Amino acid sequence: MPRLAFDISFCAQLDKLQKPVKKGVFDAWHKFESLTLEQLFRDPGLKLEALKGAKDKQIRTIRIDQGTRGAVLAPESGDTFVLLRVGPHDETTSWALKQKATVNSVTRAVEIRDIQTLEELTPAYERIAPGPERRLFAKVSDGDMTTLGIDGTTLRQARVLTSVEQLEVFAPFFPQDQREVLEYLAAGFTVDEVWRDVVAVSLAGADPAEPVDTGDYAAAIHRTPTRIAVVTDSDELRDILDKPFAAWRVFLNPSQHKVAYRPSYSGSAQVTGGPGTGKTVVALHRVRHLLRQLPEGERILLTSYTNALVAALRTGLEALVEDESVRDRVDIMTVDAFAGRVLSTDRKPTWGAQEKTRWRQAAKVTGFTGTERFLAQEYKHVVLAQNLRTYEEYEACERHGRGSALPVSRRRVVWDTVQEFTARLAADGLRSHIGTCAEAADLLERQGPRYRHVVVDEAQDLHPAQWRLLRAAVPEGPDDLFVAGDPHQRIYDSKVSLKAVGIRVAGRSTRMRRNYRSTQEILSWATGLLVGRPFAELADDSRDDTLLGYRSSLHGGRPETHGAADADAELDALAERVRGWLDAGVRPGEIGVCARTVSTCDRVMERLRDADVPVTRLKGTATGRAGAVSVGTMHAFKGLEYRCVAVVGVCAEALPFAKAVTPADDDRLQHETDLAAERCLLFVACTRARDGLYVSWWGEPSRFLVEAGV
Ligand SMILES: Nc1ncnc2c1ncn2[C@@H]1O[C@H](COP(=O)(O)OP(=O)(O)OP(=O)(O)O)[C@@H](O)[C@H]1O
Repeated sequence: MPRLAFDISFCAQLDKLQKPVKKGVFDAWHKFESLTLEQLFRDPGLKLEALKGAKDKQIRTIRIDQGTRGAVLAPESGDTFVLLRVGPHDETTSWALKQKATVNSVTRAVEIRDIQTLEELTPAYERIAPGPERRLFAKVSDGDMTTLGIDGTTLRQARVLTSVEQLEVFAPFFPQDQREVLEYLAAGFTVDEVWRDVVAVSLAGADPAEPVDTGDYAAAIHRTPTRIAVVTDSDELRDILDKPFAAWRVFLNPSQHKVAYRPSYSGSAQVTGGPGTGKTVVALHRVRHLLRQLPEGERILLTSYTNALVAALRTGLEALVEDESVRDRVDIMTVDAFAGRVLSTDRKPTWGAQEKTRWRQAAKVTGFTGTERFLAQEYKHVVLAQNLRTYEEYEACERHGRGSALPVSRRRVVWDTVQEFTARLAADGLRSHIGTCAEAADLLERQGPRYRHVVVDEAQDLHPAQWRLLRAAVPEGPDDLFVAGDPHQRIYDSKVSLKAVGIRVAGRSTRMRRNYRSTQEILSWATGLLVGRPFAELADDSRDDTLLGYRSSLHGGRPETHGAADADAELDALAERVRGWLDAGVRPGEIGVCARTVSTCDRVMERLRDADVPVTRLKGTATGRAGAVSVGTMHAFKGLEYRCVAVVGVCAEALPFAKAVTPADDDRLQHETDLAAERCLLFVACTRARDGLYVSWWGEPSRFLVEAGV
């Protein structure tokens, strides 16, 4: 029976397709399910046409609706067809004419390449290339290339390249598996590493020695599960068309799949990677996997840092695990909420300004003469971080990471002030966030664990007391903790390594390198903000993490920057930019505008409202509304994503935000940590953008932009 399968590049178009086009795709799929091969080729509505002048006669087009065509792989053998992409008639036809399908002789997967563009590009680059020894892949032998699945045509084309930048030009046209191999080699990975991390993963257990029939497309299509979805059920297809997230349950890339669906880890496991590498998606799939084997009566905790992230995890899990009774076995909440639940306390959490006043009051009682900021940091980064219980412990402790001198003679008064502060909080029915976690950890350490597995997303910002709580929440053993995070996105001032809190992930740690969210242009620009700065690993802070090999295969325009003369002019330009996106067909809900401060967000809301742009404020658990542009602080944007993002108010005095940075004279180390967090904040904000990024300021630009050479 004929069948229409779906290529991942079609799925990537899904959230931009209009309803009638989606309906056309559904109807076409239905025809493939119900007609014979002969009827299909004759069907006047479908017009499964061969194209005159096509580079590959297996690539045809079908009619989707009036004016819209689909490019289809119609293999000469077998009866499974693949919808590659849809679009306006002429555009799709001219794309289809240039493509060629082949079966990779090593991975056995179907690959599509833009052979015409590659053939046009290659001679031009060959003419300007230096001698063979100075080219990009000079150190990799032809034999090794063949072992990794690079075929003769790609080899000739790859051999002309002299730089990673040139590879980026060719990359979108290369066959997919081969492109990935070349990108890893170009990023400095050895042939053995590429075999292990890329090719062997795609082989998914198949024997590489087994001969491959590169003419057998029917078999190859089924061996390309990470790029081609064979959908047999109309409800499943409706799901994919209606909820683009559903597409990602069909296609995890091999390295994501390997991490998420590994039957079991012998202990805690970790996945790291730059923004948009799919860490959250992998964490959600891991929960799905763990649910399938969860013993009766046991539960899973899925947790993250903020309420908005927890709301996003909840929605993600709903899309992935349909059965509500199964989902109910997962508690999804912030670590702070979990701590509150463990203590089942009525005490209310305190907030920044309130704590400041309370530190001042406590200091008055004890006669401490330093600043409230010093006290708050000493409590958080020394007393709670090291879990110090007595003055003797505090007196003897090493104040790791603190850059302010504190003679032993002054420790007594600091300790007494901390005691005064905590006693007064308790007496007034209040609690500090991290203090609650420390108390809850103590309680759980006495009472015993509550979960079979704990899965943590955005792990980079958790404090040691929060880790102690999570550690105590689950018994040590196989699959106890699964941790996803990125040290480059640390935007709160907790700096902790998993090793230091007794969570060992050595040998069970994977770094993701492919970004699925942003275009390469956005990624390179944003990564430039961090270049040359060390970032301690999540697992072990004596080693540095790296963005080596971090890349995207999506392409688009370069980010736009705009410096205005004053604040009003900056907002006018923003309104114009947002209007431009809307006029170009971007839906309001696909646009996010963020700023460092709440007051700038307020002004943005007002200005966009004046321009008749529907707006909604991101706060607490709200992650936006379909019909309105989301406006929020950079902190609120953590973990979210939008098709187009404007980051505004990136001015010298707003970023770094003076109030958030400890003066170097008070504490040199804390000053550096705070500055790094402010820089990461800008990086996090910019990497929320998928297709379009706009960054603006008024007056002097932020030093972070200047240092990145913007
Ligand atoms: N294999 C894949 N194919 C296509 N898209 C994917 C794939 N994996 C993830 N994505 C998409 O990429 C985007 C980023 O994924 P996700 O939010 O999980 O990344 P992340 O690493 O957690 O990002 P961040 O650290 O920036 O919050 C999402 O839109 C997700 O649906």
